[in-house]
Amino acid sequence: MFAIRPTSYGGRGCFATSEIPRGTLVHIATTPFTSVIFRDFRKEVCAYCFAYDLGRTWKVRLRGPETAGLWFCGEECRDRWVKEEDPSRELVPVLELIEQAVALARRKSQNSKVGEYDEDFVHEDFSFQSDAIDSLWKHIDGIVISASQLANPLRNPTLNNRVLALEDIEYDSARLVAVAIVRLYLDSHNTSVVPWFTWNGFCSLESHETDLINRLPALLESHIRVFIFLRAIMPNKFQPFVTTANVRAVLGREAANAFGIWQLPLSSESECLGSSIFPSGSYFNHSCDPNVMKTRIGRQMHFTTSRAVREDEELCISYGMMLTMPLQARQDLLQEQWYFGCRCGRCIAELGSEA
Ligand SMILES: C[S@@+](CC[C@H](N)C(=O)[O-])C[C@H]1O[C@@H](n2cnc3c(N)ncnc32)[C@H](O)[C@@H]1O
Repeated sequence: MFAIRPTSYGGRGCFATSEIPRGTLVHIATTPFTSVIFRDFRKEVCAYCFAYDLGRTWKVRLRGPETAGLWFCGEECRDRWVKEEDPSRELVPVLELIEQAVALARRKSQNSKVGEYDEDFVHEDFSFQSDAIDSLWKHIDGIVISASQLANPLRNPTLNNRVLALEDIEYDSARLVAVAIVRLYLDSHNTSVVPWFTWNGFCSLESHETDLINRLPALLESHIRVFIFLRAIMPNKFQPFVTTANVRAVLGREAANAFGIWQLPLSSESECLGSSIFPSGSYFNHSCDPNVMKTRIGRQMHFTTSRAVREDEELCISYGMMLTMPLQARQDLLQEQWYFGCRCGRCIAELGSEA
């Protein structure tokens, strides 16, 4: 129904290959390549269908001793998660290790601040051009370190507590990256569970690492902590994939391509419960006059035409709730949160009429 082709203004986009009537479901992104429920909400959001019932804690956990920081709204969702997300049982042990690390760090840090990190990686002269960010990561590559040098922090938390003690938001990033690394490992063994996914395809999505770090410079140190944490706790077979390049690839692409997991029904009061990346849904560009509506149905993203579309017309969604705002407010919001100056037809026309 559509093909991915270059646009004249913003990388690739999705173009109708024939006329498409209004109300047509043009794409379903079925399985997130990676997702995370934010720590504050993890007991209240079903890990499979993302159901949230105004703060009610879900009761269903995984069978067996490893609960992996996952809660489910019912047994059916639990069983579907296991079958669809982790058929090879590689993911649960990794998520469980993260939860063990959190628990250890919390116990050890009762008398000190969680997330305290005494090494000052970021020199005040850093200008945060992308080459400065590259060279800092290269430095980290040089000093860090095989997993064995980190002396197994789960067995030796006194020695390595600072490696385990992260902020909640960093544990969320660690889970997001860990899922991606397990997927990458499975992909390299030809057992991928994500349709449309190849690591190269994922890496061809845009990254906004430099923009993100410039907006929130402390995130650079944070990303480095996430990398060291994963280097320290992930089992040996995954270690070849726990590289600075891969961690940066995931976190940079999250900044450009993530779909927030919003409380439904969507309103201006909805909470953002988590973050997900659907590579197959990431080729839709933004328009302030969109012709496609994205809707989350459980854990899937559905893309449906909101009006009739001509052959060769670009299919665009709206990235956020800004369509009723004036031109400058929309431009500012898209620049601040999505890091691009919008060049959709509506903005170009309104810019032209202002000139
Ligand atoms: C989720 S990606 C969409 C796919 C992307 N065009 C690609 O080739 O990978 C979002 C990025 O596409 C570009 N983009 C999307 N909508 C745009 C718009 N209305 N104006 C300018 N650039 C846009 C921006 O670079 C943005 O960071």
